[in-house]
Amino acid sequence: MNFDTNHQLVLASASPRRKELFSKLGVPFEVITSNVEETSVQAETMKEYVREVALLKARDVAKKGKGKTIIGADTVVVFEDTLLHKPKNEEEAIAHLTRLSENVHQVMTAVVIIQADGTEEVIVEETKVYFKKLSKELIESYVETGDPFDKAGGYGIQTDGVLFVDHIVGDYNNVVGLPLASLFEKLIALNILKL
Ligand SMILES: Cc1cn([C@H]2C[C@H](O)[C@@H](COP(=O)(O)OP(=O)(O)OP(=O)(O)O)O2)c(=O)[nH]c1=O
Repeated sequence: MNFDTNHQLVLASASPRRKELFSKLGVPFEVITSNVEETSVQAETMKEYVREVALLKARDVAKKGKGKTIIGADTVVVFEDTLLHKPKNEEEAIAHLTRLSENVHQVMTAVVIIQADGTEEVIVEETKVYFKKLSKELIESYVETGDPFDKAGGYGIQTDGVLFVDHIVGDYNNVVGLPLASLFEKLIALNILKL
């Protein structure tokens, strides 16, 4: 679909998956990426952590895109109150997937909208993902494909990781990195997009 906007929209993300999802709104936008250090963020809860990281990225890009509307996001995978970051090596990827096997985890994505006047809005959306029992052989052959390394939790639900999923509760796109339906709703409510 195509919507109208009189805002200059900036997607503050290097993720090709977010770019593809955001394109579905049919409005022009540019991509400006941030180079902030996510590890510096301190927070008491996972929800607060993902919110703070998304704010950090969006605020950094807002400095480079004055007068524009900035949309930034961050996605985390939470298992038993622990963050499963993008795996740094094969061992870590195998460890993540072994923990997720036959269990439920949460994928949380925070989306930040910073308007030209500096107003900030944040959405944090959660999707529960239930994994099937994964054999050691399946985990190892998946990790060998290299797919886990740019993905929180070490799997992609939009790629071969879909084979691990029994069912989800919540928005599928939230797992991929952008809760598009909630973002759309918010952009309409803020009058940034018009029907
Ligand atoms: C769980 C899961 C995560 N992911 C991805 C979504 C995010 O892109 C990534 C989490 O890392 P993020 O730090 O949220 O995003 P990014 O580094 O890709 O991009 P940027 O910081 O520039 O916005 O993991 C999937 O693609 N599929 C999945 O099933």
